[in-house]
Amino acid sequence: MTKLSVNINKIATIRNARGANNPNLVQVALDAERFGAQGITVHPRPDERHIRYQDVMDLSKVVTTEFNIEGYPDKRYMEMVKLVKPAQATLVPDPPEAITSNTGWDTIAHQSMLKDIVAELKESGCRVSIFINPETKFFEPAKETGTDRVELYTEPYASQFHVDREKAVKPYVEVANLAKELGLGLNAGHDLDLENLAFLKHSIPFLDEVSIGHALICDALYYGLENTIQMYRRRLEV
Ligand SMILES: CC(=O)[C@@H](O)[C@H](O)COP(=O)(O)O
Ligand SMILES: NCC(=O)COP(=O)(O)O
Repeated sequence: MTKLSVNINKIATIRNARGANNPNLVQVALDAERFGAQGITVHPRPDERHIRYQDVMDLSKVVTTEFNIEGYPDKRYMEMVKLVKPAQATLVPDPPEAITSNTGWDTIAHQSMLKDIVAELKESGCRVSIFINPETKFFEPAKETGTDRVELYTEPYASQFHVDREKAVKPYVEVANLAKELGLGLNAGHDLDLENLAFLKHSIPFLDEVSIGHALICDALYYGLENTIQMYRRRLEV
C-alpha cells in the first residue's frame, strides 16, 4: 500500500495572510486525517512563511497518523525534530531563500554530513528519509548514510508528464528498482496531482508513501477537502 501524506503548508500560507487563526491548521490536520489522510506533512522554513515552529509543536500533540517533518537540517530543525520525535524526518537541501524545494541532495558530496545527521535523528527514534533526484549515482551513497528511506523529487516527472509520460517516468522506475535492491524504503513528492499520480503509482507499485500539498489544496477549493483526499487515495489504489 502507498500511503498518502497530506502536506498542509498551504493551509498555513492562507492563515498567515491575515494574522489570525483562520483556517485553524490543527483542525485542518485533524479533519484531513478523518477524511483519509494517512500522514500529515509539514515543511517549516526558516522565515516561517507558512508553517511556524510553534505549529510543529502543536501538531505533534494531536496528529495520530504519520507525522512527517521536512526541512534543511540546521540547528533549529534538528532540535525541533529531536524534541517532537515525529514518525519521519525528511531531509531536504533547500537554502533558506528557496521559493520551494527544487532539487534533491548530492549524496556524494554531502555523504559524511548526512551520515552524522541521519544517525542523530535515528537515535531520537524517528525514521529518516532523504530527498533525492532520480539519478542512479546518488543511491548507493544514500544507502551509506544509514537513511531508512529516500524521497524521489518528482517535479521533473510532473513537468514532463503531459509531454511523454513513459519517458518522464523511466528514470524514476530505474532508481526505484535500485532503491528496492539496496533495501531503501521509497517515498515520492513534489508537484504530484490528480492527473500524474496514478501513472506514477502504476509504474512503481511498491512506493511506500507520497506527500502531496500544493495541488491537493488547490483541488480542495473545487472539490472540498474530504472529496479531494478520497480522490487522491483512489489514485493510489491502481
Ligand atoms: C520537499 C518538497 O518537496 C516540497 O515540495 C515541500 O514540502 C513543499 O514546500 P513548499 O510548500 O514550501 O513549496
Ligand atoms: N514532499 C513533497 C511535499 O510534501 C509536497 O509537495 P507539493 O505537493 O506541495 O509540491
